[in-house]
Amino acid sequence: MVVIPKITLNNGTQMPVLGLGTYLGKSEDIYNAVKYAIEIGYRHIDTAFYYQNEADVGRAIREKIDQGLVKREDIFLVTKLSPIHNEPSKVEYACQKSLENLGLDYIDLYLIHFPAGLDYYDDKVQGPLNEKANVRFNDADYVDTWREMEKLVKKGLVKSIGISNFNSEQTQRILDICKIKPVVNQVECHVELNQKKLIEFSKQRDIVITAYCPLGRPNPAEKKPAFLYDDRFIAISQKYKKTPAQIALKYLIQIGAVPIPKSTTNTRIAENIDLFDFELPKDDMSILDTFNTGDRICKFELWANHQYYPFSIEF
Ligand SMILES: NC(=O)C1=CN([C@@H]2O[C@H](COP(=O)(O)OP(=O)(O)OC[C@H]3O[C@@H](n4cnc5c(N)ncnc54)[C@H](OP(=O)(O)O)[C@@H]3O)[C@@H](O)[C@H]2O)C=CC1
Ligand SMILES: O=C1CO[C@H](CO)[C@@H](O)[C@@H]1O
Repeated sequence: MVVIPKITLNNGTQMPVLGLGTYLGKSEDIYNAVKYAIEIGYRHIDTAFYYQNEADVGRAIREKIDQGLVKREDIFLVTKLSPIHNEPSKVEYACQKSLENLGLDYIDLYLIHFPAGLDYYDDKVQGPLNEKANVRFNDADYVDTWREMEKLVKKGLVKSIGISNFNSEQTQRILDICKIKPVVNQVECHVELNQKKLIEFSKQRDIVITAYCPLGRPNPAEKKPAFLYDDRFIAISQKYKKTPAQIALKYLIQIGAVPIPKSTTNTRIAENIDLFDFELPKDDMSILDTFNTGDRICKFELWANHQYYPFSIEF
């Protein structure tokens, strides 16, 4: 079994430096993937109310606890406050819903999924902004949402709180008013969008960057992302007898980010954790740095006119 190193967060909590993503993983597939992942050493699992799979993720975790393979405190479970609940009056309600879905009595890390929110109609009407479903932006200020997130820690419903898809200015606005600092900002981060400026900004403020889409959401039919198929990338992977995906993940860990690759395929779940027996030296890290184009996969374009759209500034 692989033992994943941990990083200490600003509240003293320890978080494994690699997690399992679960977006688009459904029902039995994600239930089986989470069980297998825990069996081989994953301890950090990332889900969200928005993914509609919290119940399957929670069932898998509870089964492994009941079997005695892990204790609850060995698991670092992350879930997120959906944009439809991103307003102060919905925060505790949403957190209780996630706990109910998960079948757990606390969440390790609860993130504001996106700085901008959507009007609430029904828990099932999720957006993205969808005229037919009559979903509209709300104008809640994420700073007010944050104050309610802090109350969840005091109530013992969550151990740590954080943000996701926040830019540096939005992060600073939270830091300027908070009583409890965000421990993590979860953002898109991979070799083509290496986020070095946001990582440095966050490091100076003791906030860890979790890297979503760490593999660039591979699509072999389209040979995407380009870096996984690039000769220089393949040459580096061959040098260390690793796969391009493993090099992509190791690069992120070495620049200080915490990748959360998603897979529901056992061989790939195992491949993505087999990273802790080699180091990339400076010269290869420098080659990998050159792949940074700054292009985003998750542009959230429908939100571009929202006052809290995060991606209009450099970082
Ligand atoms: N906070 C936010 O707004 C967001 C958070 N996230 C979180 O980050 C996680 C990861 O991002 P995600 O968007 O899933 O993208 P990833 O970069 O993790 O790519 C996932 C895709 O890669 C495939 N894959 C996994 N491992 C390998 C491998 N070793 N070689 C080749 N292909 C592989 C998977 O296929 P298969 O499953 O078939 O193996 C899946 O199709 C999400 O699942 C979610 O938990 C993601 C986006 C936004
Ligand atoms: O977490 C998420 C998964 O990716 C989606 C985009 O494809 C995002 O909308 C969402 O925030």
